[in-house]
Amino acid sequence: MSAVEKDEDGFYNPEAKPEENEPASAEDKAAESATDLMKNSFDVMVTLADQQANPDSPLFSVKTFEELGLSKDLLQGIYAMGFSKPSKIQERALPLLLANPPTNMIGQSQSGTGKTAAFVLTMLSRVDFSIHKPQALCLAPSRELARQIMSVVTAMGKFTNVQTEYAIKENLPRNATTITAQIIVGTPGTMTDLIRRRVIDVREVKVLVLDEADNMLDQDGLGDQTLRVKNQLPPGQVQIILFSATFPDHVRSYADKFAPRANKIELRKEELSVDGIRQFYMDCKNEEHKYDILVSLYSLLTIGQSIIFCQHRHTADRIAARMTAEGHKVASLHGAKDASERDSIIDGFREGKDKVLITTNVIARGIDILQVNMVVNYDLPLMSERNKLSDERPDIETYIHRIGRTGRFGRKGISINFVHDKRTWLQMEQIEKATGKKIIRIETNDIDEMEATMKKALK
Ligand SMILES: Nc1ncnc2c1ncn2[C@@H]1O[C@H](COP(=O)(O)OP(=O)(O)OP(=O)(O)O)[C@@H](O)[C@H]1O
Repeated sequence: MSAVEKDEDGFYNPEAKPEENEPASAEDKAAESATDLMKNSFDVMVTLADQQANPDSPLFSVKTFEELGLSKDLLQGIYAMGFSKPSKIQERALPLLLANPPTNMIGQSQSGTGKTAAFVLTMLSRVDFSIHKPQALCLAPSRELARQIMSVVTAMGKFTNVQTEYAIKENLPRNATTITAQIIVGTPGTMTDLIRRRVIDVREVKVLVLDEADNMLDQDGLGDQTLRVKNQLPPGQVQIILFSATFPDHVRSYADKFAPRANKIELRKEELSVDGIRQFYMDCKNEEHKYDILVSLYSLLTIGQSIIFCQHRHTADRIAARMTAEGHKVASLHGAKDASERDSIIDGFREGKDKVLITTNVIARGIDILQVNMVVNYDLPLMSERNKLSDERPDIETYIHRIGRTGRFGRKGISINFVHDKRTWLQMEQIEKATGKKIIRIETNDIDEMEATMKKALK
């Protein structure tokens, strides 16, 4: 089986290490790219062990999974996924999450450092498999992320009798009556609807997880719907678990109310993004030049896989259509596409059928595809996309999540911002200040130098 093939449980493949990627075709270029990728991932495997031994790394831990109080079935699931040691967030959060009486948790750790396993193992540990009723609900901001989380639940719970169900659009038939699954993963609108219609009986629910919690609680985002789900649960019996790589100040105090008396694991501002992601920018002349530069980057974008973020859906579609017409293979994904199309686009990208995905903020958070070694901010993320006002400030949190689609679990990755005028340049400068990480200029008029700089950054 190729490393990126679907397995029977869905799209999670525990052996999905990039070094096992087979060349996609016999073409010289593709073979060369695959070789580059193999070299890269070999380095990754070597440095992963080093990083897990370095106390300053978010992947470091002094403990083993055995010491974290997990059941035998779950340990078997973890090892079958190829995890050998916990990461820092797993080591610190799991003992607190599993302790009795259950205590709420607000947990923060950088993108790609293993937060999913921490909350999935908690849900699986708290469920009584002999009771056929919903006991743990997990909410995520997009159907793509909900589906990914589910693939982790089924992989980690492979040696248990867990039953699962989705609460995402167009998954259940309209006349569905009762869900007997113990763990339900979904988006807040559909989850609240299913609870209201009593398809989900909440009387046995004891865990509520919000992944990407700052986004899920933000009143400019999904806050209302998430609160509705919480208010439908039996008061006083639910452990509330909030995880994210970012918790901006305006959400933090609300998070404290949403998950009262929580144990907290927090990051300092300068720790917000991982060091493995090297950040660049390119000075483009104007909007049209941005497109030309993107096209000139195509061979670099396809060394591994890459995600191009645009501000608007129509930009994503327009660029994708133009590149396709010019003979390049790219896919585009955004919230205006229907559910089944979204599923097949993200699955195709996960399987490596498409190497370049042009998208919007819909998949800025949580999506974990190890082969993605490049992220391009074709448009910088702006607050206006969040608060629907004419707010030209850069959206720092979304920026951190977007670039975090690469550099997963100790891997190397690069991000490139396109700036094309004074306004966008100033926005980028604000991002640089807020994150405390240098963003380095790459010349746009020397393709060879551009390639050399980027390849060096990925070494
Ligand atoms: N202990 C571990 N050992 C090896 N790999 C791990 C371990 N824990 C997690 N991983 C892998 O690391 C990758 C990133 O994990 P995950 O998606 O949970 O990150 P995250 O912290 O939720 O990131 P984000 O903030 O972007 O959502 C996944 O591919 C996961 O399988």
